[in-house]
Amino acid sequence: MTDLPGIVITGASGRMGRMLIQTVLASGKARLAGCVERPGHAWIGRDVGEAMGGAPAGVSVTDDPLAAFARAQAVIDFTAPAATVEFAALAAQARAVHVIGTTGMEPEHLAKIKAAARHAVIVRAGNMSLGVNLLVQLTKKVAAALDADWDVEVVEAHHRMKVDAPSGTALMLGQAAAEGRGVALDAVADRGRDGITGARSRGHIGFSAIRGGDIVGEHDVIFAADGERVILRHIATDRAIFARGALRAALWGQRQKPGEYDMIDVLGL
Ligand SMILES: NC(=O)C1=CN([C@@H]2O[C@H](COP(=O)(O)OP(=O)(O)OC[C@H]3O[C@@H](n4cnc5c(N)ncnc54)[C@H](OP(=O)(O)O)[C@@H]3O)[C@@H](O)[C@H]2O)C=CC1
Ligand SMILES: O=C(O)C1=N[C@H](C(=O)O)C[C@H](O)C1
Repeated sequence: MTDLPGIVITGASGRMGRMLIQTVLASGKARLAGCVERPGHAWIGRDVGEAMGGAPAGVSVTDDPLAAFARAQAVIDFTAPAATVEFAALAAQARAVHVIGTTGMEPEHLAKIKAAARHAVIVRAGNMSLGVNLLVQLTKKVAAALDADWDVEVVEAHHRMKVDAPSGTALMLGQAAAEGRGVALDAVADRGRDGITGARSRGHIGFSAIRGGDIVGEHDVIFAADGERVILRHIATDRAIFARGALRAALWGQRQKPGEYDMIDVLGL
């Protein structure tokens, strides 16, 4: 046992779960305090390092999140909306910082997370990378500088296993464009065009999603006017960027008061 903050990883066997475990183990800034999977999962009771096919990590995978959270200072959670809502209540009970990367949240999930943030620090972002959060700020600035003669389209591409669309990042970028323009995203979002859609509505923000292969995550914000286009782009080639951001958020959260924060707060952008 060291004085380093203890971190629990939920969804340990997932694409991000594995990346987060490797990132925490290699960081020298935190210790792996627990790994959670759902009851009945093949990894329950196994050493997580061995379950991942490597050396023992000295941490067994558990299906008891509250017991794991109670022994830790932070929980990093990239799972699914229903699970994340449950983890938010348990992390608040354990007074652990909850870093949420899960996307695909509906308003009822967000309301429960907001309630949990009355008692604990929650850092939530649809994308934890430095590059995307910089792109969010750039998008807001460009949208504020250009009027509605410039049509805004957000195009995203992800791997074939992704279950939600538009991506959390695309929604962050759309929200930034809407804020730059001083409009509510819900009032202007065009999600999923198909068939005889009619001409594009002036001032609307469109979303398109590509799914295929092993694409880690690619996002374009297109500002299209008559005769010219401005395109802001981020390409992720390695999930380590999300894991590094999440660990940074978990450490930053140790010094904050209860409330809901995002990566713009963590990075000071
Ligand atoms: N904010 C960011 O920077 C990023 C966010 N993401 C988001 O993170 C989430 C996960 O992505 P990814 O790792 O690719 O997905 P995976 O499907 O690979 O992993 C999800 C993991 O969560 C587990 N899980 C789901 N429900 C529960 C539960 N009730 N209890 C315990 N574990 C549970 C799954 O287990 P099981 O297989 O048994 O269902 C699985 O191990 C997605 O919402 C994705 O969009 C991804 C990358 C970056
Ligand atoms: O599911 C993914 O993989 C990713 N999800 C996040 C999103 O929905 O934007 C972040 C990243 O693009 C990868």
